[in-house]
Amino acid sequence: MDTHSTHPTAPVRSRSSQSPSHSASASASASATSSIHKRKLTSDDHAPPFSADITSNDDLDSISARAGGPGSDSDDDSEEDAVVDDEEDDFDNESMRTFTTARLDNSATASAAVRNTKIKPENSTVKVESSEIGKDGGSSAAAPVGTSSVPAIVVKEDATKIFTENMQTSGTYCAREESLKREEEAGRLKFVCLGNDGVDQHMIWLIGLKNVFARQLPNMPKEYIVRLVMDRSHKSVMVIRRNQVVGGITYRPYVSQKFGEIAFCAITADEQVKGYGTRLMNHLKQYARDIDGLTHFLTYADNNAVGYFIKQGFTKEISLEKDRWQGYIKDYDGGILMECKIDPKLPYTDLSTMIRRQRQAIDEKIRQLSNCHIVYTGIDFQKNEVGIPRRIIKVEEIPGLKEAGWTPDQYGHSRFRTTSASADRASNRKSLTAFMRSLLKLMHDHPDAWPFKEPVDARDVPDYYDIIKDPMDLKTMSKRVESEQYYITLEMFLTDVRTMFKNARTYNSPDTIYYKCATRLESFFSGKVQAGLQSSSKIQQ
Ligand SMILES: CC(=O)SCCNC(=O)CCNC(=O)[C@H](O)C(C)(C)COP(=O)(O)OP(=O)(O)OC[C@H]1O[C@@H](n2cnc3c(N)ncnc32)[C@H](O)[C@@H]1OP(=O)(O)O
Repeated sequence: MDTHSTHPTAPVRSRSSQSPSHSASASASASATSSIHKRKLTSDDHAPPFSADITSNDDLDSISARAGGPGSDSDDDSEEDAVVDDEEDDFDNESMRTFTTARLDNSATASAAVRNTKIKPENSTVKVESSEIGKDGGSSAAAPVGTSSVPAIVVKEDATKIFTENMQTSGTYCAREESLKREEEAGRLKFVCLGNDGVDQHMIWLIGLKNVFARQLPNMPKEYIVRLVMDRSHKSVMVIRRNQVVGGITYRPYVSQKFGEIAFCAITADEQVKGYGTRLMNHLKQYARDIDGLTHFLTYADNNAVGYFIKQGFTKEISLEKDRWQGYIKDYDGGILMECKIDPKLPYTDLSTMIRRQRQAIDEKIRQLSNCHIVYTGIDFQKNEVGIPRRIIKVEEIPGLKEAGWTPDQYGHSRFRTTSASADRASNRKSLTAFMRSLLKLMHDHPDAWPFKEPVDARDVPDYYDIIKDPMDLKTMSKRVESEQYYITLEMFLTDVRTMFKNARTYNSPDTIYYKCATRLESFFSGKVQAGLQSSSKIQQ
């Protein structure tokens, strides 16, 4: 039947159609708040009755208990033991009544003793249980995901040893995945995949997940969320931390069609963008491939979550043949149909190891082909008080330069060059020095030069060097010019001049004499530089 009729007003991702043939077993034939199709408990099939309104957005703590309510404390076959109808997989409100505080305790044993309810240990391994699920619902599994019984490509740890130690550190993706994997291994985090199997702890988690969905998907009718999360054709992969549900994905495996439909996906607000969503999706893919035998996922992604799905390998192009999925999945208004192929081999829950090893292999290959990984000792580049190197180093003496393929004829990066190819470096340097010397003299003789002739004395201006971190003055520049070693390009000299004027305008306000001198002298200097460059046929900038 068309279950859309129960939620005609859902504004976004509302269900607008569903295949009657494939939904019949899965869908509740009435809303979660209705009460039909009850049956008596059998010894193996005890769905806990609840007293809470599970369609509300309350936390688990607020789920009220109806201690002593009908059926709550006995496992007799009375009519009050309302549970789920096996044949129709119906889920109804009655089946969720009298969820006692005993169940909310973590006291599984006590709860089991009181209710004779089937309790599974939290850390049970992945185990496909006998199907309680509809014909396409796959197996009813209540399973921590990624445990040993899930087949996966296991990469031997020894393999890392073939690689050298100087490896690139992980990218963000790997770092997040690895950190969450460590949390899992330490038992602080777990990923489980389960459905409505009547196990107390599982029901608590499913309700926790329902609450996350209800908050994170506000446009989705709460009744609809409840119905699908609790529907026995659906499964949910959840992240659990300190026994609290951090988030999860509810999906329906269409086993015969080998694809799954993701109905809901959300992470609780304060844990988003920390990698949980990615790890969750990786667990889901591994589980769906290895346990359900699926090859694809389809989902109607909310517009604002499309980016997340793209990062998880989903595309808007649907390659899955239409006859495999059309009529099976639900249409949602305001969502974009997206598909993800599940790789048959990828170790989804250990992608970070795979990526790290691929990186190492590439790094290893680069080392074989180049020597760029060799780190040479640094050069002694001590300078005196005006910044002139104490020891002149020839370019060709720089360690590693020749080894990297440098040759002396590549020494042509200076912006101060002679036009004549035959002019040697010494004469070029001489011309440059003469030009800079003449510019300095012109500035020095200018009436506005007086504030710039000497370095600023910190005794006169105590806070000057707190504000000006790169001081400059005409005397320092003169020493640099006369060393004939410092300014190897005209640009270096011009940079120092610009710094000197910029400092004056940074420290002093525009109405001060210093600021005005800087502006006038700079204007004068610029004119002289232009004139000098134009008159010199040998000098190019
Ligand atoms: C079928 C549906 O249910 S559609 C509705 C999807 N759910 C929602 O929109 C509910 C609100 N959002 C959420 O619950 C979460 O943000 C989720 C489930 C979408 C993502 O879970 P997170 O734990 O935040 O994802 P995770 O931290 O692994 O992020 C993975 C990457 O996706 C990006 N990302 C996460 N959410 C979004 C988003 N809404 N849009 C675009 N990019 C996103 C992250 O920035 C990150 O990128 P990076 O790897 O480049 O750093």
